[in-house]
Amino acid sequence: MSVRIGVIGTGAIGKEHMKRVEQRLSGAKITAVTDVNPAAAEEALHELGIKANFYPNDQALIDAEEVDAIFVTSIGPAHEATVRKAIEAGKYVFCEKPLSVTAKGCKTIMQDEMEYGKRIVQVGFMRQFDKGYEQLKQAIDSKVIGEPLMIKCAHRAPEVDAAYTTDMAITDTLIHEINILHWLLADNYVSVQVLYPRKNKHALPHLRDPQVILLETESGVLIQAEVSVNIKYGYDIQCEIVGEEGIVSLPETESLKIRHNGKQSTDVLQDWKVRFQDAYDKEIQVFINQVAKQEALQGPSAWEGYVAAVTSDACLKAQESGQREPIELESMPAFYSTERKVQLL
Ligand SMILES: NC(=O)c1ccc[n+]([C@@H]2O[C@H](COP(=O)([O-])OP(=O)(O)OC[C@H]3O[C@@H](n4cnc5c(N)ncnc54)[C@H](O)[C@@H]3O)[C@@H](O)[C@H]2O)c1
Ligand SMILES: O[C@H]1[C@H](O)[C@@H](O)[C@H](O)[C@@H](O)[C@H]1O
Repeated sequence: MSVRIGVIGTGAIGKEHMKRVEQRLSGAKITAVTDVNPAAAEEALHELGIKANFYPNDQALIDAEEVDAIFVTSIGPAHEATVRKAIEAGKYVFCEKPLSVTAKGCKTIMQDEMEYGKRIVQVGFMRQFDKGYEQLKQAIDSKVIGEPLMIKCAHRAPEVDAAYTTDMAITDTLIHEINILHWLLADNYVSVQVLYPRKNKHALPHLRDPQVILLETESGVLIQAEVSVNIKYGYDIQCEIVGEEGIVSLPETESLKIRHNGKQSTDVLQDWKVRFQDAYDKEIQVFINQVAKQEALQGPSAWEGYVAAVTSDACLKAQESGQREPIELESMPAFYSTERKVQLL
């Protein structure tokens, strides 16, 4: 069976996911789209050469007979209501991060999904499908460096648009580190502090950039995460884990090494779409495969969406207070406790 997908929100990542389903992945096709801006949907279909029906709103698309599964790729604040409608209709849903902009919203979604009785929600934490992070996970789990003690990581982008605000450094950007480090360590966060180094002159007046986020986990691992979104040289994701007996680092992205004019150089990527293309492909292919078999999903869960939301709430508080803020998670419902596989494909 070819999984028939309806896309809600046809902006930057909506279009990327439509393209990968139609041009690179197997087992699915895009049959329906909606967007609060119908022109965006029309443009996406035209640009990608896809024939799909336009629906006036999320509910109409979710209810359509020709839709087996939903992609929620609208803006963050719209996710919660749409995901709940999809669960209500019993349709599988892949939701981009954030699952909800509040921890309370994530809890409501978990409640709905547990009442439904099967995991049908997957959250777009694609780094769990990135080869480099999979290798880091295997290294940590094998204890080759002993127990992890400290992590230093960076999330850098060359520029952001004027709509990007100080809080988005957490909710839009750091959210990926929050999820992936929790997944790597399998260790809950207990506190966070946010520091602001000297401001980058390229940052607009309303934006505090860069930011340094200090997270601590239950077992005492200390994490120093840098978010820099005006750093000009490129889109660069770094992660170094210091253990008791060694260090393991996220591999650099593949690039030709050139020696020329007395210099040696490699390229730095400029764009998240390129940096994580394989990971996005994999997360969506995993989703499609499991929907086709009508299985309980195994990709990043609503629980992980909740953990990220609780943590980002505390980070936002720490941005304001300058103090170390506690992070308090509720215990994980047994429904979400099935062991995750590193390799899902
Ligand atoms: N996983 C990742 O790496 C990654 C990358 C980019 C974006 N995202 C996430 O994906 C989401 C979309 O981001 P984007 O960059 O594509 O944004 P965007 O602004 O380019 O696109 C969002 C689209 O959703 C539409 N929209 C807004 N409200 C809607 C609603 N209620 N119903 C239907 N459509 C609606 C807008 O008109 C727009 O076309 C965000 O939550 C973002 O955080 C994730
Ligand atoms: O900081 C950006 C991230 O690196 C991307 O992966 C996207 O999530 C995007 O929405 C963020 O603004």
